[in-house]
Parts: sequence; structure tokens; C-alpha cells
Amino acid sequence: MDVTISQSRVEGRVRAPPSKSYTHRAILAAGYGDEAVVSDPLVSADTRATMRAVEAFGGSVDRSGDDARLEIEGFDGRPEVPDDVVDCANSGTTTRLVTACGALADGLCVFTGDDSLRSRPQGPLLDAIDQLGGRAESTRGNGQAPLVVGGDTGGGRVSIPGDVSSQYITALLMAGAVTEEGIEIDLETELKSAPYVDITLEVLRDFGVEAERTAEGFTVPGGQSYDPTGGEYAVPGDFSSMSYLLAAGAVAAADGEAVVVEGARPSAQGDSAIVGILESMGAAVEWDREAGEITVPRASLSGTTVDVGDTPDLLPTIAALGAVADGDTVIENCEHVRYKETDRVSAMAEELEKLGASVTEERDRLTVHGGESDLVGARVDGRADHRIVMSLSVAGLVADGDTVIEGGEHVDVSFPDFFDALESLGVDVERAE
Ligand SMILES: O=C(O)C1=C[C@@H](OP(=O)(O)O)[C@@H](O)[C@H](O)C1
Ligand SMILES: C=C(OP(=O)(O)O)C(=O)O
Repeated sequence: MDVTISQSRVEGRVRAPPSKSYTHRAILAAGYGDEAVVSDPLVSADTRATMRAVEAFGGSVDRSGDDARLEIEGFDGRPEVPDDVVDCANSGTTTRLVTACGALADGLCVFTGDDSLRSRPQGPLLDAIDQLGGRAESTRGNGQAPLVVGGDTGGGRVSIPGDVSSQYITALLMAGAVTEEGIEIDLETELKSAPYVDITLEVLRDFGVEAERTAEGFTVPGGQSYDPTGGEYAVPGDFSSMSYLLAAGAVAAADGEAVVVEGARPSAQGDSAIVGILESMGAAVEWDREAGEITVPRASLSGTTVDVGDTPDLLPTIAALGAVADGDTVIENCEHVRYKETDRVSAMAEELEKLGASVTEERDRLTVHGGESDLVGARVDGRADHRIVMSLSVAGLVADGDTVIEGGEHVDVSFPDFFDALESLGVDVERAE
């Protein structure tokens, strides 16, 4: 679907969608348990993939009502061998988290997904399962899905790199809790995307599961059960999704007006760093943490330097902001951002250039030379990647004329109502099937 964004001013209140990361974990945690309710979940293409996997392992997910509550019956620590191949669609989180779960099954599970998913790295997780005595293979022998996993793994000690994906650690911690022995994880390198493991530790704690950081990495004792306090788990708002709304306010709020984003209660999400990043670029952001509201008026932005080691999903947003700001915006420590739905470092460099921005791409650094020329509307490729689509939409608010973004439907992965949210803020959005 092509989406056309016209140069627009924005104002008003908008609610952030629930967190994708928390929703995935809560659904799977409920699956590992006996039964639980997940309230305020994100229902999107990616989280539906995790729901399907829980069902494939023998659980059930009741979405009746208005999707405000998921009633989940779990498989109680013993995943069944799925009747069929499990389709993880576009979701890296689903793939990694359910792969470790599949290693507990008494038989073989097959996990696959779309073209993008089947090009993402899974090798270190397969190797870890192998170290635990399970069976884990890539059908093409290239460390990518389709994956065949099983072996009734009982736990143990693994050594794994931390600089490819933190999701491997999350996957092992979640599965390790229901193994006999538990799992000790030794990190071979520095951990990238570390706050996502903090989210995992928070969700595990809320489901009554003990796990912790150690000098070498992480540890989770075995023989535990998943059971949230009061049988219910509430998902907080998503700061990665919020980043587009906040950026929209900073680049395009009407004179004397602001964008107010609701659902912004503090949590373990590293992507709440977007607030400080906007401030460092000159925006007068106000965050009422108790009310969970962030207010952003338009600002004359200037370039900044950001290390995205902890916050890879903010790279596209920061790159779009950099294209509007004056001076250089330097995004450092970003090699792992190349292993996402697409290579987001290249994708943002190439697509922002189509809008007239000047960008220098290096393996581990992206520099956007803002202020050299005004952005001009053009046809850009969303690369079938929700975050590229949403970030280019932010740039489109400022570009002179119309910006046509190909593949707008991919926002369904994490923020299905994204274009409705923009419209509610006053953006002129046209969707062509
Ligand atoms: O665990 C999670 O919920 C996520 C971890 C991050 O991935 P990596 O750990 O692969 O960097 C992030 O990019 C992704 O969107 C969600
Ligand atoms: C990389 C992302 O998700 P996943 O790894 O789950 O595909 C994302 O949402 O930006």
C-alpha cells in the first residue's frame, strides 16, 4: 500500500500503543504457565505470531472481546510438539523466544517466517541449544530459518555472543526457568540491546520467576513456574512506537501547540531515551511520569551524537530527526541495527537521500548532515519494515510537497493504527491500495 504524507502541522493528544516487547514476553510467559490474563496487550502482526506459537505448543489464547484482554491457557512448562510448521511471520522476537521453547519439546519443532525473517541470524541461539544437549539446526545450514529444534533439553551452561541479538538471552532465560537444571549464560562479548534483557527480567519477576545478572552473564534456576500476581499482567505503553509521535511533535507541531503522547509511564524500556535525545537536539520536552504523558512542541533542532548500542530501534527515528535538524547527527555503535527486518542503517541512508538529505554511512556509524538542503517530497521505499515506514512518515511531515511511502501496510507489525494516529494529529494522509 502506498501512503502519501503531505507537508503538515500537527497538534493534539494521542495514545501510544502497548509495548510489543512486553506483550511478546507476557504471552509466552502465560504460555509457560498454567493460565493467566494479559491485559492491554498489543495485538499486531508480530504479537499474533507469538499467540500462534503458544497455541502450537498446546496452549490457547482467547481474544474474545475487544482485544483489551487475552485469556491464555498455558502448556504448563511442557510444550507439545506442534502439529505443523510454526510461522513466525516477520517477528524476530517470536522466532528467538519460541526456538528456545521448542528445545524443551519431546520431538522436533519447525519454525519459519517471511523472506526478511529467513535472512536474520539465528546461529548463536542454535549453537547454545546444541551446548545444552538439544537439537537445533538451520535447514539450509546457514544459521537462518527455517529452523528444526527439539530434544527435551534439561538446562545447563552456555556460552554465547552478546553483540548479535539480546533476544537469544531473553529466549534462554524464559525457557531455562522450566528446565530441570536451569541455565547459566556466559556472555562472550559485550551485550548489545541490554535494556531488552532488563524488560525480560522485569516480566519474569512479575510472573514470579527468579533470574539475575551474574559477573559472567545471566542465570536462571530451573524448576520454576510462571504465575503473575493476581493472575493478570498489564502491558505498559511502547516507547519505540512513541518515538515517531514525539518526533512528529518536535519537527511539525503547529505554532504555540504541541503533541501530547499518553501511555508513557516509566518502565525498563531503553527506548525511553528518545526523550533525552529530543532534549539534546533542542526540543522542550515535558514528561509527567506519574500521569504518563509527554508533551513536545516544535523546536528548531540541532544535530547530536547518539550511541544506539542499547536502543537499536531508535535509529530510524533519530536519522529522520537528523535530516530535519541543523548540523550533523551522528548515530554510533549501530552495526547490530543491520540485522533487523532490513539493514536499517543502509535503508535510512538511502531513503533519506531520496528526500534530499545528505548522509554518510559507515559499518558502525551513520552521519546525517542536516541543514545542507531542505527535504523535498519523493517516492520512498519503506523496505517492508515498519520502523522505516514510520520514520520516513516523520520526515514526510517536513518535506516540501508529497512523500509517497511504499509498503505502508507494514506498520501492522508494531503500530497498526499509526496512520490513524497521524491523521488524528492533523496530518494529511492518503492511502492507496
Ligand atoms: O527483545 C525484544 O523485544 C527486542 C530486542 C531488540 O532486538 P535485538 O536484541 O536483536 O537487538 C529490538 O531491536 C527488538 O525490536 C525487540
Ligand atoms: C527488530 C524488531 O523486532 P523483531 O526483532 O521482533 O523482528 C523491531 O520491532 O524493530
